[in-house]
Amino acid sequence: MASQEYSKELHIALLAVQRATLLTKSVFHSHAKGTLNKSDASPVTIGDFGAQALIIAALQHNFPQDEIVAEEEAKDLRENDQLRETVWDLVKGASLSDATAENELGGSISSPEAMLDIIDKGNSKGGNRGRIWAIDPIDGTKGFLRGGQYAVCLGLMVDGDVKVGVLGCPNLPVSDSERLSENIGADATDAEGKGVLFSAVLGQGAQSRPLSKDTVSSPSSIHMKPLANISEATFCESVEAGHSSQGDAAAIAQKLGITKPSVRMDSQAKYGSIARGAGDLYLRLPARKDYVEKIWDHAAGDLIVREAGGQVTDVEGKRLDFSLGRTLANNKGVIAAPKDVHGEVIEAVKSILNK
Ligand SMILES: Nc1ncnc2c1ncn2[C@@H]1O[C@H](COP(=O)(O)O)[C@@H](O)[C@H]1OP(=O)(O)O
Ligand SMILES: [Mg+2]
Ligand SMILES: [Mg+2]
Ligand SMILES: [Mg+2]
Repeated sequence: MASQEYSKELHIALLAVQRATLLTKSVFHSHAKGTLNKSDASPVTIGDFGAQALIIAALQHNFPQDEIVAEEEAKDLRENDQLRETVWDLVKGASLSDATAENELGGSISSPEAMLDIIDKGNSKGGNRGRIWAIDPIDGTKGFLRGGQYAVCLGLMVDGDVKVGVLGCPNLPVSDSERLSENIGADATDAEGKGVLFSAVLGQGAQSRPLSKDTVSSPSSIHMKPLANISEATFCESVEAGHSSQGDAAAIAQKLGITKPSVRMDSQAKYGSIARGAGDLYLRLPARKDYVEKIWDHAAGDLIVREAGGQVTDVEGKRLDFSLGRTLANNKGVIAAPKDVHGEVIEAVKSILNK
């Protein structure tokens, strides 16, 4: 049998995300996270820089022609010798325990200077032509710092359309059958039995597998949970009130007859959770009129939910458009739901937001 389309891209993406996620876990457990505030006042840590370096190095080794859009840049590391050395110590020590897998990723980065150049290779403008990877090395950095959920995110777009998506979620349960509890966002740990990789290839379905330390584990297919009645839904939203309007979410839930409290969780772990049927809806309602969402915050999650039987749009019901550059310039907010109830959710969203 001929290998399936994008099978090499998926394999490398899974390995690369796995290796980077292991690096972030070591920072998650350390007291010194090397946190800086960026110009938009959002935090970045040594874990973000290190994970971005490892993922880009793996992509460059395997797909040297491809472009890369990644969240972070090396400027702060070029200006701060101590911070650079700390990140370099993390990166040079990061490897998968399986030698073949490590080889497939191209092995270690050669020097601190090479590491900085690799981090800055994520500066593509994006767009609607050719192969472009989108990387969020730590999505939900605030959750990461709080000891909550976060995700290592990688997507491949071809001509502006997402074809492959991988999310590494070290603090989510391995089992797809565990329903969400209210405190999953706030009380997350990556103790034994935690850590999952979600993935999807366009037209080939969505999968989960345990996060491993060597090569990739075998997958299970994941699906959104059938909902007999929308009023029984569990919905997920951000922990951060500044990222998503929680008042609007409550009003929409009430309109839909939903009585269960929302589950608040940081990062694209929300997309992975509803894709595996651990929750049902994801509501991200614009909290600030001027905020424009970034493609790396949604590319992998959007595909994983759609391949698991869901529909993902903005608050007006438009598909997310990844072809416009580094941002989702043409979309406001995100509404993800099982296909057959998505229309009903959008009607409720419009009726509340247009008030
Ligand atoms: N003002 C904002 N509105 C919406 N999202 C934001 C804002 N500032 C940062 N983000 C990004 O939102 C995502 C996390 O949101 P949430 O956990 O609420 O879903 C992250 O990607 C975060 O970036 P980062 O990758 O730096 O953590
Ligand atoms: Mg950030
Ligand atoms: Mg992010
Ligand atoms: Mg990030």
